[in-house]
Amino acid sequence: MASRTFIIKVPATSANIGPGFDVVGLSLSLQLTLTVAHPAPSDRPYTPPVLSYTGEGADEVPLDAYKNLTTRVALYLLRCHDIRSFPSGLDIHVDNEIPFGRGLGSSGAAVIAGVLLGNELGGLKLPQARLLDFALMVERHPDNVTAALVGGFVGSYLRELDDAATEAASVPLSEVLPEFPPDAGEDWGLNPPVPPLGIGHFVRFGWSESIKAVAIIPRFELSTAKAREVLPLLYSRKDLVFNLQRLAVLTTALGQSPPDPDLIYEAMKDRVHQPYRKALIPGLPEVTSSITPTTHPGLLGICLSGAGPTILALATHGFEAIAEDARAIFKKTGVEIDWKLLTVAGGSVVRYVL
Ligand SMILES: Nc1ncnc2c1ncn2[C@@H]1O[C@H](COP(=O)(O)OP(=O)(O)O)[C@@H](O)[C@H]1O
Ligand SMILES: N[C@@H](CCOP(=O)(O)O)C(=O)O
Repeated sequence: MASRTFIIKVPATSANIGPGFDVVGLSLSLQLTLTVAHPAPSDRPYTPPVLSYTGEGADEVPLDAYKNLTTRVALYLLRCHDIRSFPSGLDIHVDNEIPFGRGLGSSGAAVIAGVLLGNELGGLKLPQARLLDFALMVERHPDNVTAALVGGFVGSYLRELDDAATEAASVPLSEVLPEFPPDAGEDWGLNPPVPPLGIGHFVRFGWSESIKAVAIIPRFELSTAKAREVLPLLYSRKDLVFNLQRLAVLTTALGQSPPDPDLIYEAMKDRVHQPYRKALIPGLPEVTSSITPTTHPGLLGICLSGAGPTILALATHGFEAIAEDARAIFKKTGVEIDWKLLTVAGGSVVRYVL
């Protein structure tokens, strides 16, 4: 086999879009890019992967392939296919535009990049549905990873698994993704848990070309795990019906041309996650309630992006006024923001350059 160089590109995502908690995701035009040089096999001694990293998160991301999320996921895929280590002499450069811990799917993108990396390194040729199964063993909510893999505005659900498959899918993450290489001659311990078949299923909704996304990004990180801890385990029927009614309307309304601001603004309201997360994001209720289609022509709807703290405003025009007024509201609570005008992106791609 000759040496090869390939590029993996994975988009950022915004999950939930208001009422679709753990269900809907939207791929956005910020990219995680891996450039992978895979040398031809040789008789030289084994060398572990060399990782380099530029862009968002460069000062905090581990460059050890056994600690980095993307390469650990790739190794998980390889091990599930009886390939026990990375190929020798691998060189991986990562360039990342997706800020960490802001609700723009950085971890989902890293997981999808890992799944695609493992698939290429092992020559596994797994179909998209199987790649999604592996991603769902690591990131347990399907909204980000599905949108990052397939692209667009997507809704997904997890199949109800039988008892054996539930057990296989409930293995602790530390077991799926062990951090350290075994000592020479030692095994990893248990075989890695192979995902049950067909865990995740999705459908792509229509998306009106005129709709753009203003990402209002506070300058602080909020881990998704922390923002999930504040959510209740049980909800009232009233709140559940409130969200279901809006989600059913929203998934079609965002595909209509021209989009209807009155319909969409109300349809992007939520009672399942945002009310509980406001304590973690000073300014959230003020921004979502005071920026409306009446005060800001062009605005369609506004919500928390994923687990936050980013706020996502969907709009056809008037982007700067929306972002600058959100900036002023956040500033009163002592929070500085950056903002970006984003479009809806395609899904992940793998391209060979040599
Ligand atoms: N490109 C990447 N490579 C390695 N790890 C990453 C990458 N992107 C994100 N991560 C990991 O995921 C964490 C953020 O995940 P999370 O709390 O779910 O927030 P987000 O909303 O950005 O997905 C980071 O702190 C980092 O540990
Ligand atoms: N549905 C999840 C989505 C988390 O998205 P992220 O981009 O913040 O990781 C949630 O709301 O917890």
